[in-house]
Amino acid sequence: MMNYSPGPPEKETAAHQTPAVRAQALTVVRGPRTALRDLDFTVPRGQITGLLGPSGCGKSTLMRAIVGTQAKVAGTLDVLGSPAGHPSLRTRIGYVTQAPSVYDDLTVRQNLDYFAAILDPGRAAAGRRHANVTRAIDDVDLTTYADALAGNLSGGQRSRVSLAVALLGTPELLVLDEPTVGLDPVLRRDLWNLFHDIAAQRGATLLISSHVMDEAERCHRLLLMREGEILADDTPDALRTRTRSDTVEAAFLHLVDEAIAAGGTKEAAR
Ligand SMILES: Nc1ncnc2c1ncn2[C@@H]1O[C@H](COP(=O)(O)OP(=O)(O)OP(=O)(O)O)[C@@H](O)[C@H]1O
Repeated sequence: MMNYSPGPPEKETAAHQTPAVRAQALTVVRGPRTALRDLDFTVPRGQITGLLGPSGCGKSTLMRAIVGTQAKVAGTLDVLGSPAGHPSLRTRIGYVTQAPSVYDDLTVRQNLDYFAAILDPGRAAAGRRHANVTRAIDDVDLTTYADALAGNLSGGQRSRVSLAVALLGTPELLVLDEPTVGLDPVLRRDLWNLFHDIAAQRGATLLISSHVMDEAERCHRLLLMREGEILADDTPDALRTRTRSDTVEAAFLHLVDEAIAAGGTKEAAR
């Protein structure tokens, strides 16, 4: 059971006084396992925070908790000033899962039209919907595929349709679960440029998971995870300096070794 903070969702005036995400003693149990153990962290607004760690360390579980789709969440988890899962957050968060959620028998534009109609219904909004759909398709560089059936696209192109859906409502917080998996280096670079544009131009907060450590260098901040715990919460520069490492990957390995030597991951982060 979640210990929700008391009181109503934040007022607009308080919007930038709170972090995008604030977790205290956050614990999630999945089946027989404790997938997240007693996490304390904040995600600052307007920046890209990378969530990195090996397969199975709990990245997707943490993202699911933040967007409010994860059961058995204990502790405190506030998102944009409201308890995670609060109905007022639905239109303020964009979430892209690892499995692209697109309709194969619709074109790219029809997929976006469908979700746009849910987000912004009514005949009066038709012009705005059309403009938002065209912009979102352009954002993910799929304009030349707008009339192609989603079922005929490559895996990477389908992932970008999902991302375009998440961009439709101009969300304040974008939660992207491994958005660059399976993409070629050029597309990966283009998508990271897009993520930086979204943060800089719209002031949006992005939480992006990856298990590819070279992507860590592209983030403003990092949450490094291992076995359901947070090993480090810092900037890439500070992590490299603190561990006297050349890369974030080397810093991560250094912290893992420290954690093993100390008999637990929490000690290493201090
Ligand atoms: N549906 C589920 N039921 C029970 N346990 C699960 C379920 N999904 C994941 N888990 C467990 O929760 C833990 C965290 O999994 P999670 O998917 O969050 O990791 P991840 O870091 O996102 O991994 P990956 O990078 O491979 O996607 C793992 O031990 C996993 O086995």
